[in-house]
Amino acid sequence: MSMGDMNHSYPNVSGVPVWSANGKADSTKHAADFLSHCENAHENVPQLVVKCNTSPCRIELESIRVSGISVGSHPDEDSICSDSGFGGSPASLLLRKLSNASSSGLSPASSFEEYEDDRGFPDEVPRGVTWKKPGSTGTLPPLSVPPKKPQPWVQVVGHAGSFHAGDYGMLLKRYTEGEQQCLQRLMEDSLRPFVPGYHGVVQRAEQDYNMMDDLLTHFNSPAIMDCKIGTRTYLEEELTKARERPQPRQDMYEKMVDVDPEAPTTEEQALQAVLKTRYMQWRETLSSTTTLGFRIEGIKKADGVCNTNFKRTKSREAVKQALQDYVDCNALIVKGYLRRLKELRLVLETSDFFRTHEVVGSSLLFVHDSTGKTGVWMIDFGKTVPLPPPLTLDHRTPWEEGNREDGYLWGLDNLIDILTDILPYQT
Ligand SMILES: Nc1ncnc2c1ncn2[C@@H]1O[C@H](COP(=O)(O)OP(=O)(O)OP(=O)(O)O)[C@@H](O)[C@H]1O
Ligand SMILES: O=P(O)(O)O[C@@H]1[C@H](O)[C@H](O)[C@@H](OP(=O)(O)O)[C@H](OP(=O)(O)O)[C@H]1O
Repeated sequence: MSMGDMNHSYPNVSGVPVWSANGKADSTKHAADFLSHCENAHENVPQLVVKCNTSPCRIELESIRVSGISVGSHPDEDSICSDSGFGGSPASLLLRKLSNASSSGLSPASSFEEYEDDRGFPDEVPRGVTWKKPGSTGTLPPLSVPPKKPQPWVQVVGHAGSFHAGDYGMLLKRYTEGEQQCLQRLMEDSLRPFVPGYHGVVQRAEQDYNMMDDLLTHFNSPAIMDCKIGTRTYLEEELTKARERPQPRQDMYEKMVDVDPEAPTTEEQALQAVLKTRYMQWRETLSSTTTLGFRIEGIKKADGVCNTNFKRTKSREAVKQALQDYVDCNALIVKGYLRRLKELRLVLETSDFFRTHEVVGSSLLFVHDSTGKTGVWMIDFGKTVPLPPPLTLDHRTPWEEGNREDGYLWGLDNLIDILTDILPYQT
């Protein structure tokens, strides 16, 4: 599927549970997984209804009542760094624009391909589920996959209220077109194994969401760390806008004063507000963003203890200390992370997507658990923008306004260096 084929407001969704307009099941692991859960519930098996008499084609799930899984019951705003409730089953979602879905952009288990997948995700369609499409009905053949035990989703940092923890390994993030475009492109790029699988846009209570893999699904009581990568956390276009139409922000002034009452200038004090770019630059220099090209945003340890107080964690030594604490002196974990980060670096250095995008405000999400399983993925493409051709970035050249460089690879180099440094101290 070429990017040109994509309809921007109703994207050519890939990876969603797809029963295509011709009635042929394009089985996906998620459809199979989701429906095997429903089946296991032994109650009111939902009906997949494919509606193809309208354009775009859509799938709805009817008769939703699944034992042991609350549907649509969790609050809209999951508190940061806390376990989310369950609910919000994809069953309650309207999956949009399925008529053109192609397998080319399907999200495979790629995000997890280093692990043995206990779900199997065979190329089968679910058992006992009746599907209907106007003009035809049929019963899909059996599925022999055991249901996956749900794991609570945890948000470490980021905007409150932007996420819904879906069931069946899905996570919904408030829709932005820019992020959707990136996730779609990433599904076609060599970086695909390093980003959450993307499954298109879904609507819930009249709000659109980008649906992606919940990266915590395959871990038990995971420890999680969010590191924002790059030397710059605002886009060049934000800088231009701030100059053309300055919009001082009181909330950012207050956040600034909370950390350092001396930080605002006299003018800002008089205004009781700061520009966003000024706030972002202040955050960058207060933390290790400017000096190391990445900063720790938040850490949630396996015991549930969460720390998002890293605004002043700046020196290499302080960062090293925080990383050491995060890995609990476990050499196996450090080695796992280092292996993955080095692989990521190799892929980044040749990725078409990466070369042609300014990647700002994006994070690496680190996850490990007591079994020694580790994973690192790139997340948050809300401020990742395509460059005007033929401009490309090497992501290591220092930023000067106009060159669009973001320092991503330089930050990754430093992160790898520091983790390598702590290795001899682990047991
Ligand atoms: N695919 C995912 N799987 C599991 N957890 C995720 C995933 N995506 C995001 N998270 C969780 O949500 C948090 C915030 O994610 P993200 O950075 O995308 O949000 P945001 O609101 O855009 O952040 P920002 O404030 O930097 O703009 C992450 O730290 C992580 O805990
Ligand atoms: O971490 P802090 O100190 O709370 O600051 C926030 C953080 O820098 C976010 O990355 C940013 O969102 P974006 O990356 O999406 O710009 C947000 O801007 P916002 O308030 O305009 O959303 C800031 O308030």
